[in-house]
Amino acid sequence: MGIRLGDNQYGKAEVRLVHVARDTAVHRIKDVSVTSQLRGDLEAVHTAGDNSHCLATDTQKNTVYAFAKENGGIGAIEDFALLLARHFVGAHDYIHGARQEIHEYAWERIATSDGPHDHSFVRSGAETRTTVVTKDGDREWVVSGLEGLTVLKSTGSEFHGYPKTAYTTLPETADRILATDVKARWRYIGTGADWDASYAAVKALMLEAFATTHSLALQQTLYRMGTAVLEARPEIAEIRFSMPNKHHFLVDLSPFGLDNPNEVFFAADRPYGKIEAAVERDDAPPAGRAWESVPGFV
Ligand SMILES: O=c1[nH]c(=O)c2[nH]c(=O)[nH]c2[nH]1
Repeated sequence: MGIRLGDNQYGKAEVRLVHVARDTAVHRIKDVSVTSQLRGDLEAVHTAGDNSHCLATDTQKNTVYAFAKENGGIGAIEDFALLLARHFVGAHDYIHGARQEIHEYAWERIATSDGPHDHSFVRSGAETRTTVVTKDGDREWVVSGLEGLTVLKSTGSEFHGYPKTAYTTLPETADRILATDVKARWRYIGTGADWDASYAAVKALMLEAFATTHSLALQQTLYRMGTAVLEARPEIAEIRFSMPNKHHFLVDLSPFGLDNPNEVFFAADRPYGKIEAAVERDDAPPAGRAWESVPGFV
């Protein structure tokens, strides 16, 4: 019987890094979590404990911090991830590929009675911005995204016409609450997009489509959101979503002699519907290794 080493990668996960740009009295902060992983000529470390090619995960972590200084900050997370990936693959001939994942947490300046404060911030309850840069030799892919973008519409959502089986109890509705936490990842064509502008546009397009689609199913809303992004953003090849259907059940107030015309709901946290789909441009370049190690998406 032969046994061999399969695919492998290793690195430091969730390197927490806050960068303060303090070149003026009005500070700017960037708060990220970086997961660095490397691939390459790493057979011997697994089979024989030979560490001669094993760029320590501690070294990878230190590189993240040092690059934040040497680079004068982080910039767009896509650029920082590309910088790290190119460094690791370019500087070590035994490292052939890299996967750099970054999550960014948003902060806003605290609004004081004297205006926005110079160096005090409040974590904005908004979504987390993400990127995964994969480098395999000379080939590079960027998959960016967001998660935790919680949205709700209090009407403009129906659900009916589904199969009725022996186990169906769900009443049809022409007016329900539609709520979800949008989790999305989109694959870029190339590595030269205006990342910040693209991110802002994608988020705005998704929110606009969620708000303005009269929904007959969360699946339909999801598809509209994806279509809106691909129609407006030529730099994006495809977008994938994983969205919970956060059910809001009408409370029966009749025991109290009260009617309830869609005013009082029980917000259930589980179970929830789990709606996932990819929306793709049919002439998109092949995905290659872009989606490897991006779990949680179909
Ligand atoms: O938008 C919905 N899609 C479904 O697939 C589904 N299933 C269900 O019970 N409620 C809903 N709502």
